Amino acid sequence: MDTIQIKDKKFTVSIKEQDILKEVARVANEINCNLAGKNPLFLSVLNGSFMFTADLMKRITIPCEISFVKLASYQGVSSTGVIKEVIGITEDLTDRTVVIVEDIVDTGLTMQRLLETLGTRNPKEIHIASLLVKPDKLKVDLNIEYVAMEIPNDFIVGYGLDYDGFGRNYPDIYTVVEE
Ligand SMILES: O=P(O)(O)OC[C@H]1O[C@H](OP(=O)(O)OP(=O)(O)O)[C@H](O)[C@@H]1O
Ligand SMILES: Nc1nc2[nH]cnc2c(=O)[nH]1
Repeated sequence: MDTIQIKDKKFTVSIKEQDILKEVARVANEINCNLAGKNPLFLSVLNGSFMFTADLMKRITIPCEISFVKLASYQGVSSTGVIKEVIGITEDLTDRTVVIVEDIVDTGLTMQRLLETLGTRNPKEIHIASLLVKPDKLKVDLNIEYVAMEIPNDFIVGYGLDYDGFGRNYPDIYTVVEE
């Protein structure tokens, strides 16, 4: 399927699953090397990161834990700039090596909020792993150490990412077709 329709928008395939998985494997290898011996706690940010998290974690070979947090700032196709509360942190982060696992960093405001919130819980270190980054949209300075792919500003769906709740189930990534 090279083009799909979701509600009022057409999307065309832009990154195939096998290309995504190649980059996910590379990121997993980097984490396996860099965080060996640190028993990292991976914190996956729902909903969008569920597919990336699953594929990444299957390739993490060092002892680790995984948990999930949730927040939302995005509606439709543009950032509202409204950052909601982080919910679901049940673990003690004291002296832990934490890896935030996100599907996409766009403006970076969500990530900034996460870093602020997690930072108050005395972790030893916090690292960021994001499937996608839109470098031209970033509004804040972030050290995103583990990035699978950098992409242009266009709105995308698939591989966990949605348009109005739909499209998360596609294994490939699709870019909106402006009409
Ligand atoms: O860098 P930003 O401009 O802050 O945008 C990035 C955030 O937007 C998406 O979440 P969304 O709120 O759409 O929730 P979802 O993961 O449930 O789709 C994505 O998962 C990031 O958390
Ligand atoms: N689905 C989706 N969510 C986003 N959140 C920030 N950027 C995007 C995007 O391009 N697509």
